[in-house]
Amino acid sequence: MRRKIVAGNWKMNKNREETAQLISELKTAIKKSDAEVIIAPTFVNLAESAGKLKGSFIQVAAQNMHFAESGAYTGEISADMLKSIGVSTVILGHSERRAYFGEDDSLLAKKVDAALKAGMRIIFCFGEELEQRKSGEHFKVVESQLKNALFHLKAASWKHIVLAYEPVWAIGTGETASPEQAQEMHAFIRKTIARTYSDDIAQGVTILYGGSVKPGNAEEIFSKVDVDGGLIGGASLVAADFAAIVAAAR
Ligand SMILES: O=C[C@H](O)COP(=O)(O)O
Repeated sequence: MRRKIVAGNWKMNKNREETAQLISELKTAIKKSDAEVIIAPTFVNLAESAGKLKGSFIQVAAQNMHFAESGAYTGEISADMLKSIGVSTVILGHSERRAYFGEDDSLLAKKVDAALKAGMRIIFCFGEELEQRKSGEHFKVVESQLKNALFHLKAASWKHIVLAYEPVWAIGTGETASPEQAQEMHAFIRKTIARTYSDDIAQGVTILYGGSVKPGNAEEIFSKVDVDGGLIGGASLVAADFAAIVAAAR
């Protein structure tokens, strides 16, 4: 049985004070959870957030990292730096990183390898754009994103991978994939992994849905058999909304 995960990706939101405020609200609003709960504040607030959440069941993740161990990469952050502040989960491949920072599958494969080498867990994001769905290419696109960034991995590495299917057309748009569309794609992802690896690995991997998940639609989306929780953007910035989404993940 896969345990659900609800992860809040704060993106480039909340300064230091606001971060502290939201964390304190979350601690009050989420007293218990069947699901694993993760938040991903910005880099500058990660260490302090991890400190504030010490002893809490709410965990902290990074939104990105570089593939190199160290060196002349101005403005970048390594896996070792994250681990040194107690952060051992990283989001990779978010569509905003792909679209605005030119991250492609081959760069992401390097980041995946670096994170695994450092012993980190990865929340790996992927998903098709609107035009690709309209033209019926969405399954092909998703399969190639997985193949290019992840299918070189050894079977044993998959226990460190969480997948997050995020159709780009549903991110921050208010337009959600229907629960049926999410289920259909998640089942396809599992089938693709089973074909490439094994049924065991396919059944074991946690697959989150992301894209305009809100308190009002979370329960129905999470009730689908292959949907194991969500990666939440906008609604993770409001404690009451995030708490309601966490409560919907059973
Ligand atoms: O990482 C989260 C996703 O981009 C979803 O964002 P959203 O919930 O604001 O649509």
